[in-house]
Order: sequence, then C-alpha cells, then structure tokens
Amino acid sequence: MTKPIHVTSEIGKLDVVMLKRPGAEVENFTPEMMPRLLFDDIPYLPIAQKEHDNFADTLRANGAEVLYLENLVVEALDAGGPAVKTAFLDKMLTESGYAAGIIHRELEDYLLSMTTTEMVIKLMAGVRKNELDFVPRDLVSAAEEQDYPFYLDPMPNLYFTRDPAASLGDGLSINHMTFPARQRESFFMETIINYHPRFADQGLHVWRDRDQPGRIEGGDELVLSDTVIAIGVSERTSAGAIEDIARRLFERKSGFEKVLAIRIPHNHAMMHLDTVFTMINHDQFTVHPGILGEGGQIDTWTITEDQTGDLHVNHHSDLKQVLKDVLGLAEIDLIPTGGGDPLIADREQWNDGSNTLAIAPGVVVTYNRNYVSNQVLREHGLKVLEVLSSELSRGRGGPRCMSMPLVREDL
Ligand SMILES: NC(=[NH2+])NCCC[C@H](N)C(=O)O
Repeated sequence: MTKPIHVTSEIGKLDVVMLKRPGAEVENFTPEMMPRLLFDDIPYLPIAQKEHDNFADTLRANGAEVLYLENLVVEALDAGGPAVKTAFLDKMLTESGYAAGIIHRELEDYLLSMTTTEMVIKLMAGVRKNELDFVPRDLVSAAEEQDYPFYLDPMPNLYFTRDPAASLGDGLSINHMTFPARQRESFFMETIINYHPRFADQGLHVWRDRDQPGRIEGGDELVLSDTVIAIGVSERTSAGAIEDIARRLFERKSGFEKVLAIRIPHNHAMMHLDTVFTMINHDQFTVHPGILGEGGQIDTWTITEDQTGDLHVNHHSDLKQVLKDVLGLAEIDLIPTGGGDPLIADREQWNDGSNTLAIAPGVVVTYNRNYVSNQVLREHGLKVLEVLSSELSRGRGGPRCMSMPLVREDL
C-alpha cells in the first residue's frame, strides 16, 4: 500500500499534491511591510485566485488529486476535537508573540467564537487591531507598536506550500524556517500530520521536525532519486541543518544514502535551490546560468555515511559531472534559463523561469510569462504546460514553489 506521503523522485507522475489557494493574506499588508513579508508587490487577489485555479485545474487535468492546505488544517482540527483546537490556537498565539496576558485572552476569545474554518482562514489572513473592540494597555502596544495595524500578521507566503515541509520518501521534513514572516507556516503542516485522519497514524516518518535549531526550507530540498537528495546551501537553508537531516535520514534507514549539498548565492531572487535548478526528466535539469562559474563550476559536496556511522563529506565543483556520478548516468542535459542569454536569463529567473514543476518525466508546468525559457524547454524535447502568471509571480515563486507533492508514482 502506498503511504499517504510517498515521494521518491522529482519527476515521477504526480498523483497527490497540496496547494494553498491565495486568500486575503496576499493583500492584507502595506507596501512598507513588503520586504519583511518577503513580497515584492501586492497581488490583485481576484486575478491571483483565477491564476491559481488555472494552475490547480492544469494539475487535475493531468491526473493529480489536489488537496488544499486550508481544508486539511480545518479537517485536522475538527478530527482532533475541541482540546486540540484550543491547544493549536494557544501555540499559534504564542508563536505570534502572545504567550500570555490580556491580548492572548482577547484573541483567543475572538478566534474561538468562530467556526474552525473561519478561525483558520483568519489566522492565515491576519488579525487587525481594529477588529477587536478593546484598547490594549500592555507595554508592547503602548511603548512600541502604537501605530502597527496588526495583532497577528498575515501569512502571504502560504501559497508557496513547497517550503514549510518537504516530502522525502515515506515521510517528510517539517521545517524550521528562516524568517519570522514564515516560521508559523510549518505549524499547519505539523497539525495535519498529527491529527488529519488521512495522515495521522499511517506510519509516516517525520525525519526532522520544526523544533530543530538549524534552518531548512522545502524549496531547497530536491529528491533526485530514491537514494539521493539534493539540498541547497542558501539564504534559507544552513549547512548545519543539511548535515543534521542527512544524519537522520541515514540513521533511520529512510532509503536515502547520499545528500548532495549545492551552494547557491544567498539573495532574495535566488532564495532557494529550486529558483535556479530543478530536475525535469530522468537526465534533464533546468539551471540558471547565473549560478555557474567558468566551465559550469559550482561548489557542491556529497555527504554519505562511513562504516563508523560518521558523515563523510566530499567536495566537487563540476555540477554536470557530480550529477552524472550520483545518478549513474552517462550524459545529462542542463538546460539554461532564458536560453543562456544573460539578460533574458536574469529577467525570467526573477519571475521563476527556472522554477519548473515536473508532473511526469519530461512533462513540466511553467509560468506562461517565461516564454523564452519555455521555448528552450520545448526545443529540448519537454512537454511544457503553461499556466497564467501575472499576479502569482509577485510573491517570487513559481509552479514548483506553489506545490507540495504528497504522492508521486515510483519511477
Ligand atoms: N520554493 C520556493 N522557491 N519558494 C519561493 C518562496 C517565495 C517567498 N516569497 C519567500 O521568500 O519565502
């Protein structure tokens, strides 16, 4: 029986995927808050939703079952019962800065007066101060945040379901995320795994949970094969966390025997490995030429376990060669974003031209706006399914970022 989470590749036919339809959270903020919320603009919600529905329809039309994060959280809380719901809210408020006190109590009363669906949608969208009719007289409100409009910040990045957790084999990592704007997001996934009837008590492994100190995000975690995982050393994922998860995967006999760490530039445009590099077929990859030095050089390290159980780390710098070695292939095709033209590559990478979602070997979903890269992919023999992208791209994430595969067919 296939487990409810089962992912042994980046490219096996996509059977079940989790998405989050953008809601009020993607426009419930001011331009001033954008950098902190990791957005570059404020999307126009009705169009963002239309585009997202187009994305979901494309996945369904190609045989994937689409589950929505917001529904799964509600179903998990309802299955858990009132005590679970209260404990969930308590922890969410604590992680939002209200461990105790009058605001904690006021928010708790306000949110518990709602149905579970309303509460979950509200937590995601954010709670403004003017929603509650009481005057906060605590020190933080009086001394530091008198002009700040929110008690609970919105979570606009939730539609990038790729990042808070990553499916790896018959389990997942539930991630300790880098920036405060996203840290609460992975608590939703933890709740689903613990209480949703589809996932709880199904023998799924949490290889690494969100309470671990090192930072890691799913955009950096790529399942290259049933034995090899690639992880970006990036703005969002620390080398220490990579060693930690490698150790856990090896010790717990996950099936993964090798981790390939790939160091990429640490900046907002390339926040995760999957913004510059994705696997799209047995032997084909997209790569942003901007991350490669002369002759395709980039720092990579293979991590394996030696006989004594210690980690063994080996440095390499030829990406093509190291991929051939870890996958046992004679040749591979690295397809440059924007066809290699540096200006087009930078422009299309900015709008996630390298962030390609494979839904079967050689079949990819991409943003329609990256027409040069899409054409190049077609010339390399891929089947390219384009989706609408004017508003969704404002959050700096593409089809891979917006999807968390839960089940893929084995190759
Ligand atoms: N897997 C990805 N590349 N996700 C993109 C996430 C974008 C989001 N605005 C962030 O900065 O976190």
